[in-house]
Amino acid sequence: MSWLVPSLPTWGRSTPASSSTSPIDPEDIDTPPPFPLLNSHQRSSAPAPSSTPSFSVAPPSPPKAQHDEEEPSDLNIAIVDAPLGNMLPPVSTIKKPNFAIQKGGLDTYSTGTNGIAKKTETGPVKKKKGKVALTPGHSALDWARLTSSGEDLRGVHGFQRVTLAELKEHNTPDDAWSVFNGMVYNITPYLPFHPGGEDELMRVAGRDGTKLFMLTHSWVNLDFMLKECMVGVLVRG
Ligand code: HEM
Repeated sequence: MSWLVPSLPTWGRSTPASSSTSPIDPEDIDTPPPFPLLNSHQRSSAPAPSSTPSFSVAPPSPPKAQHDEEEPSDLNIAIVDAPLGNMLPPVSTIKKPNFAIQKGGLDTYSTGTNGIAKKTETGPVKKKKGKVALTPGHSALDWARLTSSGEDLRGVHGFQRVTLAELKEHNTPDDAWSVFNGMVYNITPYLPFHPGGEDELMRVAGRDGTKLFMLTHSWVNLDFMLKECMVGVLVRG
């Protein structure tokens, strides 16, 4: 098959003969770095070069047009007749993720007198409130068991139409209602089960907690977790 490359062209890049200290011309910012780098493992492990080092890579696949006349093949493999020891592994183009941990704090910006935002200071990292230790018998599994037990967790009979004024009255741990996505829930039974703690959950007692909930953990399936605690719907009035 003629499109297979019969032999591999070898091209070399030699470091300038005059480069006794650095091969990079400081005057030319486009001068690429020497390859392999002067202190690379490749250089140190290779036998002492008798002449200018040369590097070979597989040439690009031939243009598509040529393939049309040739024998079709499922495999897009070019057999290269080149000494294996001279082949370099392909250079990865995948960008490495940056897992750097932010140290110091959050940058803050202010608007200068010219109206342009400028970085002014590095403040302390805001400590994220985390999970709390739940008392025994209040795990997520225990909550799942309780909600499927048939026990009344609503505290009301029937589906209620709740006004804002009425909602505000239910703001104590023993009688806490909150609104999420327009629906009113009795959150009292869930308080000791909440992984973020009772205090955090009580912040939304007697009011609409949708925003705080979404800002904290939008991935939590509230509809499912609290379906047995649903009191009704929030109405104007
Ligand atoms: C009734 C509505 C809520 C339900 C059903 C609920 C449920 C949950 C669940 C399941 C977790 C564990 C999340 C995880 O492990 O990924 C959690 C964690 C947490 N929740 Fe809630 N939550 C509610 C409302 C709130 C509210 C209003 C706040 C107020 C800020 C809050 C604050 C937190 C915090 C701080 C955590 C710990 C986050 C962490 O570090 O993992 N939650 N909540």
